[in-house]
Amino acid sequence: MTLPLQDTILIVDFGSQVTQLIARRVREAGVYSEIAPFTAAAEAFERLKPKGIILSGSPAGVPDEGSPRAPQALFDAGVPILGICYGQQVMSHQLGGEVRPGHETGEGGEFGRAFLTVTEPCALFDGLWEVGERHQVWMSHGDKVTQFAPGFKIVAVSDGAPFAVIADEDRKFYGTQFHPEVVHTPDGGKLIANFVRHVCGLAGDWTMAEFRQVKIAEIREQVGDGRVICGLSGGVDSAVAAVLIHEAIGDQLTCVFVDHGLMRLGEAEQVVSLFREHYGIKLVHVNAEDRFLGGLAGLTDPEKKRKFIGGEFIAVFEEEAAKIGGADFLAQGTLYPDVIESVSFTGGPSVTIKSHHNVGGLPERMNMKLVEPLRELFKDEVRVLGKELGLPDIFVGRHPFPGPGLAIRIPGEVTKERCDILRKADAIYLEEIRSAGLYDAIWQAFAVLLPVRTVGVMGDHRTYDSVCAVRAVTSTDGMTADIYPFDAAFLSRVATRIINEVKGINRVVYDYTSKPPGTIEWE
Ligand SMILES: Nc1ncnc2c1ncn2[C@@H]1O[C@H](COP(=O)(O)OP(=O)(O)OP(=O)(O)O)[C@@H](O)[C@H]1O
Ligand SMILES: O=c1[nH]c(=O)c2[nH+]cn([C@@H]3O[C@H](COP(=O)(O)O)[C@@H](O)[C@H]3O)c2[nH]1
Ligand SMILES: NC(=O)CC[C@H](N)C(=O)O
Ligand SMILES: [Mg+2]
Repeated sequence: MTLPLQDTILIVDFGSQVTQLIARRVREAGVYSEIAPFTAAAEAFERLKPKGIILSGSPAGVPDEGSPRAPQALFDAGVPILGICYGQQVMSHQLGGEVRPGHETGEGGEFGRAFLTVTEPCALFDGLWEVGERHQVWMSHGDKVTQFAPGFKIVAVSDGAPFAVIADEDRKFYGTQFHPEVVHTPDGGKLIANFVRHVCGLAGDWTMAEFRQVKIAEIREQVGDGRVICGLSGGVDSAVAAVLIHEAIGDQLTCVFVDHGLMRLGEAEQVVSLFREHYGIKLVHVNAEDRFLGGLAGLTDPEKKRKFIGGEFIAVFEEEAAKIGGADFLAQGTLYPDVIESVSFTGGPSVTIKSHHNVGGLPERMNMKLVEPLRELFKDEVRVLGKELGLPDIFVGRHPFPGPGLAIRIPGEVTKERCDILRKADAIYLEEIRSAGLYDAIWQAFAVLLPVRTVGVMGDHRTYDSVCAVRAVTSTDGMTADIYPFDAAFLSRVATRIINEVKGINRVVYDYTSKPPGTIEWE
């Protein structure tokens, strides 16, 4: 059960890829929302008593047999409704209009960027779009509404969709053929804000503080008096999840920090002291350097290294759970992009580029249920929640760091000696980035130690040492990335310091590869 909230929007999910983005835009407008699959929408409506309803898109087609419908009660409740794409189509169909499949109209669909023209004023457009203006939107549909339902009128048209936006101002029902929730509809967020605030009359004063309270109530409800273990890496996601869960269930939570010897300089101490001393969270610090480095000896293939590390993580978690008498739940800092990505990881049509470490194999092996309070959030929202929970900036703003740690930044064989060299170079690089005030402008920055030695001359002596590559990228979700354009003076300062201060490195290069074609990590 969630806390009763006065001002809620119900989002009815018909299976769109981007339903969570609708929720995100509603949150950005300062309004709380809950997503319910269409099959559970009637029950959610009763429970939440929402002030507005948004119907999502869908891979299904309204004319297809057995395709989803919204519960009729939603249309009879006197609550404003915004139907997006399939949502528009299904609303039109259920209220007496007509939707025809693309193959029947013979006009094909619209996929991607489109332009619409505003033909009539509409409450959705207030303060934003004027009659006669053209605006960019993002479309993704094959079917289209060919006859709107009684009471509606057309308020915007596009070349491929004469019903680009329809409105019934009396009932406050609106339908858009385009997707306002995606960033490629530049004014989309404002349109959604207009709907939830202006049309539904909500104040827009919802905050992460309330999200925190709702999640705490949910965690208590789910966990009861069970025991939870949480892998704590010091990364933002698991740190925020751990602090939130601890607030909910206190000592029923045990965190396990696996120090695999592949952490950055001083990182292990920092993580352990923050969580033990400042939060009083039960934390098991497993010093597993020997077993990880032992197992990595002789391994050079990137996937073999990753698989070994993933397996070893699971083994450590199993051992630690057994030591505390077993655990009923495994907590993870899974975010929404992880949820989407894992769809293609498991059985989807896409190829595996690399096996990202996660502890997903664990729950089945150990018969545990998952606690994932951040599942619907995006990274920047997790950072806001972290601040709300009082986590210090050094954790909240931290660049992502991969589970396999330095092992995937040392192409070839990983040894303690090479880890130590890399740790020093990486610390200098990040120190320079911080003192130049660039840390927050960069998504992720790190050094890589190459298995290549080159000749140099230092103090009239010949050197024959390793090459270090430095990398920095900007990104919003890690799925695509661009290089950070440092100025030359900055890079030469970094190169000079690393070569002068780190024994074992005599050459520094800058990685100028975007993603794609590169990946962010080197392995
Ligand atoms: N050294 C570690 N010890 C314990 N658990 C770990 C460790 N490294 C990773 N994990 C677990 O694997 C999960 C996935 O790691 P991931 O790097 O995606 O998230 P994160 O470390 O919490 O945040 P960030 O993405 O900011 O680094 C973590 O949430 C954590 O539960
Ligand atoms: O928890 C993680 N376990 C992993 O195995 C892993 N591999 C890559 N990454 C991080 O994911 C983002 C995208 O990385 P790539 O472009 O290298 O695939 C970047 O932020 C990477 O640092 C990982 N995170
Ligand atoms: N994105 C959507 O909601 C698409 C709806 C429907 N499948 C169509 O092609 O028109
Ligand atoms: Mg991490």
